[in-house]
Amino acid sequence: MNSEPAIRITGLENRFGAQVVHQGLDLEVRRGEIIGVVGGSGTGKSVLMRSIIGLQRPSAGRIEVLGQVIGEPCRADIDIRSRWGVLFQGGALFSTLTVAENVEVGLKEFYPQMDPRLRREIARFKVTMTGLPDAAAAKYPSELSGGMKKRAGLARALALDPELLFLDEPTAGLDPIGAAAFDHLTRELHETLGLTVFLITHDLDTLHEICDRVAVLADKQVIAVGTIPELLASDHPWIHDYFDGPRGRSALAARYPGPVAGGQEHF
Ligand SMILES: Nc1ncnc2c1ncn2[C@@H]1O[C@H](COP(=O)(O)OP(=O)(O)OP(=O)(O)O)[C@@H](O)[C@H]1O
Repeated sequence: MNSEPAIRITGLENRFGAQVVHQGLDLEVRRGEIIGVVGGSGTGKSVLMRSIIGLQRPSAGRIEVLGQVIGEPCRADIDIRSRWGVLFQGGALFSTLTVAENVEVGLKEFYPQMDPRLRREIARFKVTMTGLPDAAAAKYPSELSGGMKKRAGLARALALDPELLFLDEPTAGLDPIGAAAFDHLTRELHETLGLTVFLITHDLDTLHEICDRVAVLADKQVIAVGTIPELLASDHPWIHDYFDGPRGRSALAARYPGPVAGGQEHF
């Protein structure tokens, strides 16, 4: 197994005019892990993701993804962009295309010579992989529920058999049952496809249920990375309030019923 990290970020800086969003940000994402990225609103989680996938040009720092330095000419035969899939907030589906056609967009871009019948077949397969009924492939985004749109966006993200999956707040706007089902799907796909998953979320249940480690953004940097028990030991005020506040405690209680180690009053 390749022990090189899937993503290595060093000294990242992002600024918009006078506003400094990231400064001296370092992060390593291990191959095969699901890493959750949390932080208060506006701390730069989406900007971080956009920097990693090359949509946001940082003002300083270095980002390496699967061995390729982002922003430098591609060294490999395969375009790095075809090795990751992205589910943007809200799905970002093309409204004038059906679900299947949305999934086909990436296939058309990277494999223009592909037989259209094969492309259609692959798109339908990706749609069913995300738990959508066959009939959903022919529907337009406006005909889908919020949960179905997320799955359609996920199908599109999986179109090119990526090694790395970026999910920006995938359970936002879903009811608790829909959110739990989406978490389950993410974990299942991660296991069966051997994906590395970079997951931005505010959802404490998602963090507890499926993330191997969590990275915390605050003060323009990643201030901590670790398992939730490791983060619970932190005395940083934001981390403490987030994981040990009332909502954090109820997510913890749902996962570990009974007294929590460490002698703290959790319930
Ligand atoms: N293109 C842009 N131009 C100017 N400012 C931007 C741009 N993109 C993001 N920002 C600013 O950068 C900061 C971080 O934004 P970002 O969307 O990454 O936050 P976030 O942590 O993902 O927030 P949330 O949890 O609310 O989604 C915000 O203050 C935002 O206004």
